Amino acid sequence: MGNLNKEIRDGDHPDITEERLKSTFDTHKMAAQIYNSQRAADRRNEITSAVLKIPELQDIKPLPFLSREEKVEEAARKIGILSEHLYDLVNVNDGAELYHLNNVVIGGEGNPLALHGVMFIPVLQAQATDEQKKKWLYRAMKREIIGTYAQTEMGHGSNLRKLETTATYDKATEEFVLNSPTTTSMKWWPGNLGKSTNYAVVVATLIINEKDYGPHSFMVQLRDENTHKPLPNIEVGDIGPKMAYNATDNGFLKLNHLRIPRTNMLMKHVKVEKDGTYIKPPHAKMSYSAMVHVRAHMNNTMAYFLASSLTIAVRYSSIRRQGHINPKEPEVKVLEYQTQQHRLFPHIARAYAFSFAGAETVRLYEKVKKDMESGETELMADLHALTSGLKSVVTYLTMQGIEQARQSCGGHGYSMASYISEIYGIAIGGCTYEGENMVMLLQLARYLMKAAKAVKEGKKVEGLVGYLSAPDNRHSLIDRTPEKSYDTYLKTFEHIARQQIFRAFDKLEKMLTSGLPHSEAWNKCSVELTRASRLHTRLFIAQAFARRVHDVVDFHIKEALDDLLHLHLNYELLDVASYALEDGHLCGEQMNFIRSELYRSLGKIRPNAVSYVDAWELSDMELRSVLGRRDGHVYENLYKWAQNSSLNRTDVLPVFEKYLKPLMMSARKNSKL
Ligand SMILES: CCCCCCCCCCCCCCCCCCCC(=O)SCCNC(=O)CCNC(=O)[C@H](O)C(C)(C)COP(=O)(O)OP(=O)(O)OC[C@H]1O[C@@H](n2cnc3c(N)ncnc32)[C@H](O)[C@@H]1OP(=O)(O)O
Ligand SMILES: Cc1cc2nc3c(=O)[nH]c(=O)nc-3n(C[C@H](O)[C@H](O)[C@H](O)COP(=O)(O)OP(=O)(O)OC[C@H]3O[C@@H](n4cnc5c(N)ncnc54)[C@H](O)[C@@H]3O)c2cc1C
Repeated sequence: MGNLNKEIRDGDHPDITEERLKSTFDTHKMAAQIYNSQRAADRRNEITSAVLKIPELQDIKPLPFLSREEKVEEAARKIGILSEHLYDLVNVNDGAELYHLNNVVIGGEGNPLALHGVMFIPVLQAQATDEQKKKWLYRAMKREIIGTYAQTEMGHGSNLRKLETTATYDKATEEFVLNSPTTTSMKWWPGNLGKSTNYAVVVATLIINEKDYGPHSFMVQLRDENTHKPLPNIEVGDIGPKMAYNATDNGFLKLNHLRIPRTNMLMKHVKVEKDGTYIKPPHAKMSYSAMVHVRAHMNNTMAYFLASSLTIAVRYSSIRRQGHINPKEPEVKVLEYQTQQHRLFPHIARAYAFSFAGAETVRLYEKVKKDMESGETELMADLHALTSGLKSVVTYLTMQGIEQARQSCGGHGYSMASYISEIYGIAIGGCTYEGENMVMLLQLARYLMKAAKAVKEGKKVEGLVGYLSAPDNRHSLIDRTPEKSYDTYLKTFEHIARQQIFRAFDKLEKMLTSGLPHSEAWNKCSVELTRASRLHTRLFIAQAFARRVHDVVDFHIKEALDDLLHLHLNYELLDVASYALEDGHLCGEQMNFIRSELYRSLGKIRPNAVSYVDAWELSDMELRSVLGRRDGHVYENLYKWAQNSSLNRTDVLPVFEKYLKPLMMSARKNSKL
C-alpha cells in the first residue's frame, strides 16, 4: 500500500520522517480536496516535475539576494523561456495550471505578464465586442502585445466615481480625448504599467456633451510595438520599491490630451454612437467585471499564501528542538508545545476553509460570467456581496496567520531564509488591492441592510441571507443536545451574525428617523456595519467548510477533514464569542465546553500536522524557503544560504578602512589621553 504521506524519502531528517509515518490519510488524496479534483492535483505534480527538468527555469540564486532590477530581469528571463515551453508544460486554457506554473517557476513576486493574465485578458473577454476581440484579445492571448488594467489614480482608488482622468467624446472626429488634468489624476499603481506593458485598459470618466457618465473602459496603446518607446502624449514609469512584490513594475501614467478612436471604448455592454448617443449597459456595474474576477479568485490565492507559510512553519517546528516538557527526556520538537499548536493549527484549518469557500465562490463567479454574456444580471448583486466580504475577511485572516507562522519560527522566521516575510508582504497587498477591505465590507453591508429591511417588513429572504428569515433559538444548543452535530455550531454562528446585522440595522434606522441624512447616519454606524459583514462572511466560510466535509466520500479523508472542521468551529466561535455572551445565547459553561473541545482538537490534529501541510504538495522550488524544506535538513542549508550574501565576498569590507577603523582608532587615542 505504501506510505500514506507521499513526501517520505530516504535520507530525510528523521524527525520529519517520524511525523510523516504517523499520517492517518493519503496526502495525495487530500490534495484532490484542496485542488478540487484528483486530476488537478496530479497535474500540479506533473507540471512541477517537468519544470525541474528544465535547467534554465531554475532560480539563478535565492531571490532575496537579488536587487530590484535583477528581480525584474530574472522574472522576464523566465517568462521568455516559459513561452518556448508553455504548450508542453500546461493546458493554456486552464487558469489553475497556469497559476501553478507561475508559482513554481517565478513565484509570487510578480512578472511582466502578471496583470496581463489576471486582468487585461479577462477585461477584454468580458467587455470587448467581437470586433474588438479580434483586434486585441487574440493578439494579447498570443502575447503579441502585453497589457494591464489602469484604473487607480494617485488621488483616487476606492471612489471610482471621482476618477479625474477624463475621456471626452469629440463628435467631430469620432474620437475620445483622454486627459490627466492634475498630478493626482495620474494613474498610479497598476501592475506592470511602469516598464513592461505596451497597452492598457484605462478606466476614465466618460464625458459626452459635458455630461459625466461615470467610469468607463478604454483601450490605449502606450508604447511603440517595436521600440517600446512611450507614444506621444504619454508619460509612463515605475512608482518605485514597495513592501514586497518588487519583481513587478507597478507604474504611473499621465495622458496629455491623447486622442483615441471612438471604437477603442470597450463596447460589448455599453455604447457611444457616432453622434454621441449613450446606450446604457443592462447593469450599471458590468464594467466592474475585471475587479470581480480577481476578487472571486483571491480566496484561493490567499489560501495558497497561508498554506505556504504554514508548510514552512509546521515542517520547521517538527525538526526544531528546544526545551523540555519532561525534564528527564531530551529536548522536544517545538511542535509539542500547546502554544505552538494553538498558534499554527487553527490557521491550517483556515487555509482549508478558504480553499473550500473559494471553490464555491469561483463556481458562482463562472455562472454569473456566463449569464452576463447573454445580458442576464440577476446574480451580480449576490456575487458582488459575497466577493466583497470574502476578499476582506480572507485577506485579513491570512495576514494574521502568516505573521503567526513567522513568529512561530523564532529568530529564523525573521530571516529571509524563511521567505515568510516575502509571502507576508505579497499577501497583505490583498487587504488593499481590489478594494480596500473596509470599503468592501461596507459594500457587503449595503446588501445586508437591504435584506434586514425586507425581513423587518415581513418579507422572506433567501440564498446567502436566508438565515435572517429562519427561526432562531434563544439559547445555543452547543453542549445541550445528545448528538454531536456541527449544526448547533452553525446555528450559533447564524445567531451571532443575525443579531449583529439587526443591531446595525436598528442603529441606522434610529439615526435616520432622528433626521440624520443617510450618508451621515451610515458613517456613524459604519463600525457596526463592518462587524455585521465580517460575521456574515465568517458564517459563510464555516458553512462552506461543513458542506465540503459533508460531501467527502473517502472515510480517512473525511475523518481528517472532520477534525480540522471541529477545530475551526471551536476556534472561530471563541474568537467571536463575545457577541453570543452579550445576549446570553452562550453561557459560561458552554464557553468552557468550547475551550475544552478546542484543546482536545489540537491534540487530535497534532499527529497529522505535517501531513495536513504536506497535502498542499508545495514543492521546495515554489516554497523558496530553507526552513520549509521538504527533507527537513534546515541547519546545514541555512549556513549554505548565508554564503550567498554579497557581504561575505571578502573578509574585510571597504567600510572598515573608511569608517570603522578611524572610529576605533580615534576612540583608542582618546582613551589613552
Ligand atoms: C485560476 C485563475 C486565475 C486568476 C487569478 C487571480 C488571482 C489574483 C491574485 C494574484 C496575486 C497577486 C497578483 C496581484 C494582482 C493585483 C491586482 C490588483 C488590481 C487592482 O487593484 S485594480 C483596482 C481595484 N480597485 C477597486 O477595487 C476599487 C474599489 N472600488 C469599487 O469597486 C467601487 O468604487 C465601489 C466601492 C464598489 C463603489 O462603486 P460605485 O460605483 O460608487 O457604487 P456605489 O457604492 O454607489 O454602489 C452602487 C450599487 O452598485 C452595486 N455594485 C457595486 N459594484 C458592483 C459590482 N461589481 N457588481 C454588482 N453590483 C455592484 C452596489 O452594491 C450598490 O448596490 P445597491 O443596490 O446597494 O445600490
Ligand atoms: C500591490 C498592489 C497592486 C495594485 N495593482 C493595481 C492595478 O493593477 N491596477 C489598479 O488600477 N490599481 C492597482 N492597485 C491600487 C489599489 O486597487 C488601490 O490602492 C485600492 O483600491 C485602494 O484604494 P486607495 O489606494 O484609493 O485607498 P484609499 O481609499 O485612499 O484608502 C485609505 C483609507 O481610507 C478609507 N476609506 C476610503 N474610502 C472610504 C469609504 N467610503 N468609507 C470608509 N473608509 C474609506 C480606507 O478604508 C482606508 O483606510 C494596486 C495596489 C496595490 C497595493
